[in-house]
Amino acid sequence: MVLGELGGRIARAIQQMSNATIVDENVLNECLREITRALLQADVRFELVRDTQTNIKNAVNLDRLATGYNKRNIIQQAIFNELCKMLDTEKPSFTPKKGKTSVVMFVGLQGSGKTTTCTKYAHYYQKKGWKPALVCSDTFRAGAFDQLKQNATKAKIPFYGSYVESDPVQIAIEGVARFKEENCDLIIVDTSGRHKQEAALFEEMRQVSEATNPDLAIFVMDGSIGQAAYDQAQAFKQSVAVGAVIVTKMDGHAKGGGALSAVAATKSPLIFIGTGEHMHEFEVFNVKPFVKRLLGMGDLSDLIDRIQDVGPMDQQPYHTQPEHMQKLLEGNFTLRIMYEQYQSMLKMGPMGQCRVDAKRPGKGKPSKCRVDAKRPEKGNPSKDEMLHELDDIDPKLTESRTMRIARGSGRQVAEVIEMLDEYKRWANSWRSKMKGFLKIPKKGGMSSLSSYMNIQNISKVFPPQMMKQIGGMIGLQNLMKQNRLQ
Ligand SMILES: Nc1nc2c(ncn2[C@@H]2O[C@H](COP(=O)(O)OP(=O)(O)OP(=O)(O)O)[C@@H](O)[C@H]2O)c(=O)[nH]1
Repeated sequence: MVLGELGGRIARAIQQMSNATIVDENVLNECLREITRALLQADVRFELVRDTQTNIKNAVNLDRLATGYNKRNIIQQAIFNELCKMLDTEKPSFTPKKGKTSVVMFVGLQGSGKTTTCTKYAHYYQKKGWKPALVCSDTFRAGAFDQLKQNATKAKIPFYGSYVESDPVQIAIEGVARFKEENCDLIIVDTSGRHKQEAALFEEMRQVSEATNPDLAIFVMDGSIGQAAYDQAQAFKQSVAVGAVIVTKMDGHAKGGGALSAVAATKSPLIFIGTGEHMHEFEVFNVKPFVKRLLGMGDLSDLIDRIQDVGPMDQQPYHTQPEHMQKLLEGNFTLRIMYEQYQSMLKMGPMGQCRVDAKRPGKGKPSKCRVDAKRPEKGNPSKDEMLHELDDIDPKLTESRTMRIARGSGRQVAEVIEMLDEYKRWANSWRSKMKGFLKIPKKGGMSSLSSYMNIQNISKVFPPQMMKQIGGMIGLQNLMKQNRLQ
């Protein structure tokens, strides 16, 4: 059973319980039975399911609830808490520190996605301004080094490996030493895949671990292996000090239960999930937002968290902060958001510059590309000069203020005026796109068809990457509901 299906079944069970006229022991038991069935079919270990069921019953205790208590909410909350508890080890994983060398070793079954995930992990930190490096100590699988080399080259990440050395321990030692010398702050060691019966390979993995003394060993598991994950995870845990788990292939027919079981077996936190074969298909895992999404309860804080994963904290786009995101969704476009769009355009390189320029309102011609992309450096006053106006929904500059900004930023007055005209075009275009999408629902709410069309249209306005972070159409719908915009 895929994860979405598991979430859907649990959500339906909760809904049915909520629809009952009176919530009594029978209704609660039926709800719990359905949740149990869904979890077992998703391949969650029986013991885990049994404990969950008992804990929910203990937490609710209908007999002791005085009248006046909202039993539905209490049950819902108890179910939510228990699902979170399943995935939450309450033990934070080791977090590497930027600028200080950390060694992270990846272990896991054959084909679980270690090599792919190593590069995704390196790329994730590289985007945040780290200096990661990859070491291929997988001498077992022919082609493993070539695969890592290819991925690393594509992501412009330094790598180390050997076609001639057959001792993985030796390669790991040399690679780690080399990258320590080069002051890399995140050295990632990929190891060969192994199965719990392969004692020799387990011994080899232990030796690599002993020789490199990693700060963190990450167990990578394929989300589709279901219950088998429990035994495998335990076998790995017994040989090396697994400190975190990454579950891959959550995009496919992943049995959600595997993820839950692996977390329970290693008692190590799940830190990322792989959601596809490509580099960017990799998400930070946070328990509460994940369970909320699973149950169709996405919220704005989840969205913000997920967008914030994209870049370094100190370079976080302002518009991803709750109040600004809210403004954006309501059709208000500020100067600060425009400023950030330009900044990210510059960071994206020529491709991105052209892409964003093509979206500029009223300026579709590609020939304008170069000039416009350079605008923040050449034409626009610096951000600091305009602090007061940056977050105004409709900034109006007096003549003297315009002159002061021009003087302070070393620009021509005409450039400041041109920038404001540019801003107005952006703002008008955004407003007209969002207008009509966000109609206040009439009494009784919108029809489901018009509501669907609305979400469809809004989804077109958001860049695909942002839509993905929101959790697609369903995520957007939940977000709008949560913020009473639908
Ligand atoms: N759909 C999907 N495929 C993935 C994901 N992660 C990895 N893969 C694919 O899974 C396959 C195996 O991935 P590898 O990275 O080679 O696995 P490995 O664990 O290094 O393999 P061994 O070295 O043989 O143990 C490849 O085809 C990857 O593209 C994911 O999150 N989603």
